[in-house]
Amino acid sequence: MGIPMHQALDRPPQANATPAAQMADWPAQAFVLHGPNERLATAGLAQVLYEGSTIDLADRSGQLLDALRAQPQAPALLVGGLPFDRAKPCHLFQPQRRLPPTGWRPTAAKAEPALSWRIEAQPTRTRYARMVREAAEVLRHPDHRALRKIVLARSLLTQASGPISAARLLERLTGDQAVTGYALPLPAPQAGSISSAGTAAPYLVGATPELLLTRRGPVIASQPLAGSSRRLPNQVADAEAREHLQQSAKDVREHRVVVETIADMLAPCCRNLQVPKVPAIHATASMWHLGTRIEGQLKHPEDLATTSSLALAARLQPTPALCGAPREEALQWIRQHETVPRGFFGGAVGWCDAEGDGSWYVAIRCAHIEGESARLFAGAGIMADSDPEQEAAETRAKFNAMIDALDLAAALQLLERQAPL
Ligand SMILES: C=C(O[C@H]1C=CC=C(C(=O)O)[C@@H]1O)C(=O)O
Repeated sequence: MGIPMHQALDRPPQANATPAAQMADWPAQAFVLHGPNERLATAGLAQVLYEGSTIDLADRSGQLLDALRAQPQAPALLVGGLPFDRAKPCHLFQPQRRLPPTGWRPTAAKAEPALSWRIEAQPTRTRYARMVREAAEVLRHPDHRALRKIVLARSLLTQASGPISAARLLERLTGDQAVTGYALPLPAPQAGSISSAGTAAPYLVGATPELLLTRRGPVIASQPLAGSSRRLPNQVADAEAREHLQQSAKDVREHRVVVETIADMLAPCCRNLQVPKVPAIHATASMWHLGTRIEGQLKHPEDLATTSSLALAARLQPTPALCGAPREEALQWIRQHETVPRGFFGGAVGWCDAEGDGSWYVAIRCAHIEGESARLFAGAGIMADSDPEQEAAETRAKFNAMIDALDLAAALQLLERQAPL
């Protein structure tokens, strides 16, 4: 049940706030979704609604939506994130107020000082490629026939010479019209600590091309992506990369596993579920992806306990685009082999209102920002015939949007003269 928060969390910057964050003009506990189909911005925290696991979330979702009415002065809206690992705590809360859709944008005209960076790959690219090789061997092994796909992630830990502004980062990321920018305030690291505007509150900030689930009335949709190729500056080479992706048997199989799993999970609660047989191409500024839009109508939209956008997202999350298939076996492998906990990377970020409508996006192409550090994450779907070097290169390309938004390219160029990251 919700824990009431009596403190005024949405207060103006404190005297000891860091100058860069003050310039950013970022309201406390700002939650933002900003994309071609989604414009939502909220500030403050009226009540924490749920910090249990995703495993129990679908069963609790009806109660959580009821709890929204207990705070009538706040918008009847649940916002927040589900972590990658279903056993880890979610962070779902009712905000204090809605902001105008672009009310989160930094207003200060003052240029921020350029930051200098220390960057470390965790794990290293070589170690990541070794993990991919091991995973592909397991997927080929006759004893593991049930395991069809494992998604493996890696991270870049970056340390800046000054505070990183979540608002400015989000503003730069939303320059790409094909993605949905998001900012998720994360629970403060120490129990009971309250983050106010201007302090180094932890955030997950990113720009995702992937829709986990949206629901408006009885109509639902999901748009999984899987199968990727880097965009290239030369037009002809770029068109070839796109063509090559569409023809790639490995990528089409990797994609199909995701689409089939989502369709199987949605089918029991839907009528007229439309599942295209052939994936379309989805383009972002830095990547080509295979994508499929799945659409349907809920059989019982009035049954909020099972068919709210929150309940449906809780069942779907994480799909084989982020975890693998079957989910439990792949999750087990990831827990045993990945060296950096994913936190909310590979989870979902979104909202649900008291009527069950809402949208949940896959939390990829993001960084966990805290003070002067940012941890960037990227993953790739591993199949039995995956090439470890290609998967490492694919994850490197998936970092590019965030690298550009943080202005890391120059620092990376120096590092990559010694060895590719
Ligand atoms: C895991 C990520 O991407 C997923 C989404 C699109 C394509 C993917 C792929 O081709 O492997 C991944 O499944 C990521 O961006 O970190």
